[in-house]
Amino acid sequence: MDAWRGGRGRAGPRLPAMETRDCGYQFRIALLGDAAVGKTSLLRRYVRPPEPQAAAEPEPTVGVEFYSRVLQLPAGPRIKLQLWDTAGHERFRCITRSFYRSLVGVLLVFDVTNRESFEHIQYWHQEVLSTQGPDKAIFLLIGHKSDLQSTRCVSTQEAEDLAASLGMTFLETSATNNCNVELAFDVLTTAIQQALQQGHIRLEENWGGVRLIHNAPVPRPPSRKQHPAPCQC
Ligand SMILES: Nc1nc2c(ncn2[C@@H]2O[C@H](COP(=O)(O)OP(=O)(O)OP(=O)(O)O)[C@@H](O)[C@H]2O)c(=O)[nH]1
Repeated sequence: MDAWRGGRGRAGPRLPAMETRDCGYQFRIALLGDAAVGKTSLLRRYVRPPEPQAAAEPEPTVGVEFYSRVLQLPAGPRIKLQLWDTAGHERFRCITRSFYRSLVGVLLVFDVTNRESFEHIQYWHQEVLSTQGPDKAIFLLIGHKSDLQSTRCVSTQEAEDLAASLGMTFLETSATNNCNVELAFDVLTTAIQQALQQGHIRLEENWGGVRLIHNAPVPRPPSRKQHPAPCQC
């Protein structure tokens, strides 16, 4: 699926094709984490407009599913985010693993009510590092389902400590309450953009993590010479 801001498809009426061509960069970002931590729900909440009726329960992801959205950073270029929703289930691991190499951003997602999913975060982090090598992707740790306070079993402090030890930022999100969903993607995109500006991440020809999207030439307004004003005399 390819959803844009406003939840329309590529040719949808809310985002004319011109806007895509205005983008400066494309960043490839994936959500990784155990099965059922809420990756699909978080991503759908980000790329789709709020639905009037309760959204259907997501099916477990099979392999990898694709979404996208265009983001305008304040005082920065327009960025097309190519968003990959990966299956958390072990049986899809060899499929999902083959995508890690071409990522520039990763949301490592655990469920705050599922201790095991938190304990597996280092495994997911290592999975990407062992494929890419260090310093290639920017990570953000996400404690998801923050609306379920009464059943949570991972504290904010523990998660912040883990994030600090892995050199990343931590945020809590909820797809149900739409809490910090926009913020999570803004924080990750801004960090990638800064790393790019500072030269910590580089554009590479054979790497899909970051792509430059050339701007379309802007049509010039007709000049006065070509269209003189009508004679007033
Ligand atoms: N309370 C609550 N439940 C959520 C939230 N996000 C997702 N869920 C529920 O968690 C369950 C799993 O959600 P998914 O989005 O399918 O999880 P996933 O990580 O994509 O799962 P896989 O595709 O199997 O890897 C579903 O029943 C969702 O409705 C949230 O923010 N709060």
